[in-house]
Amino acid sequence: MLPDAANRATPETGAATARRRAAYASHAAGLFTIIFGLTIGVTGDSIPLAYQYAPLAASVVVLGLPHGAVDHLVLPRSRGRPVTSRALAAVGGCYLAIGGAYAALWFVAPAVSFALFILLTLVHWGQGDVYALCELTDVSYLETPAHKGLALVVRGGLPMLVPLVAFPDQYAFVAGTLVGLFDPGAAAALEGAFRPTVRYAVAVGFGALIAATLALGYRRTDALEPWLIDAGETLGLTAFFAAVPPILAIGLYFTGWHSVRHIVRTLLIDDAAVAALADGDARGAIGRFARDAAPLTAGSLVVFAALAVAVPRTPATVPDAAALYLVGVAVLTLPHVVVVSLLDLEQGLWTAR
Ligand SMILES: CC1=C(/C=C/C(C)=C/C=C/C(C)=C/C=O)C(C)(C)CCC1
Ligand SMILES: [Fe+2]
Repeated sequence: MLPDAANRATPETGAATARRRAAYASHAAGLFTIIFGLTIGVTGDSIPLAYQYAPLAASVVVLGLPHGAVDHLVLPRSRGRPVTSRALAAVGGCYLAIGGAYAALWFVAPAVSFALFILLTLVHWGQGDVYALCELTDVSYLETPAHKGLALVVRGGLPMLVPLVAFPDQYAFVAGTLVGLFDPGAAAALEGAFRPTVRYAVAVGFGALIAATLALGYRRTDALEPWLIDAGETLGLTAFFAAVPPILAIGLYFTGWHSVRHIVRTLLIDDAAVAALADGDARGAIGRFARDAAPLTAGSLVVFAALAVAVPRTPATVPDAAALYLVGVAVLTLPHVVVVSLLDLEQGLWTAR
């Protein structure tokens, strides 16, 4: 990128315009998600459970599932290479082998698989926000891999740990529905995580980590505004996950936060979408994404159908259907994380700058 002085002297390039607009859209979507969630969430328990599942259900076609359905395109695009059948086969093979192995693990050890799912989500949602902080918010202080690692744990920990502290019963309920698809007795193995002592320890430890990470960023930043955005997002998400019932909160966050940011990222490595964004043609850019994502969004429905047939207990209620969806998402997320991590490396996100 151009140094600041040169930036002012020359007119903004099309790519820079596209990036600025994409960053604006992702921040606006994030802010909307938090405000919307807090507004309807504080009415809390009065929202019927089936409705709380609505954003998660919508994520099958809106933003959520589609955000990963362009995984076969992102690596060649980020390298400026054509999408060859070899590249497609590599991503397909990765999904089959890694996703297949994890799917098998759910049948053998569902409680372990659930714990892994929480850890996997923490890492993945955290890595997504490290990208956003570095490339969309333009923070200057995430220079070392260690500092980025701290940011990853904070940002990924917010959706996975705050609900554990604030809503242990709903957390345990959802855990029980996922594990229960395979073995109703196995959920007992997770009970320890919901004990008050564990939750207090998580609250104190994670709270201290958030405070320390924000303080370190404040000390190292050379401009106040990006740090204020980081701190505002961090505290906003803390309030969001502490106050909004978690099934609703996770559904809103998955679509309006994580997926929007990742979709924006995929647009910025697609030359035609960048040109459309630079022209102010957001509709054209989004249309391209929708076309790219449609085939494999539909394809992933096969995974859910196969799971529905294979699980020992056929899901019959809304929570059970959602549990089946989440297990499918878990299985698809492991290879998705491999692709996104390779994209991180390709874009030099984790190298010290
Ligand atoms: C729904 C829900 C939970 C778990 C959700 C998870 C783990 C979602 C992961 C989604 C992913 C990985 C999407 C892909 O990017 C918790 C935390 C148990 C709390 C109760 C509600
Ligand atoms: Fe993702």
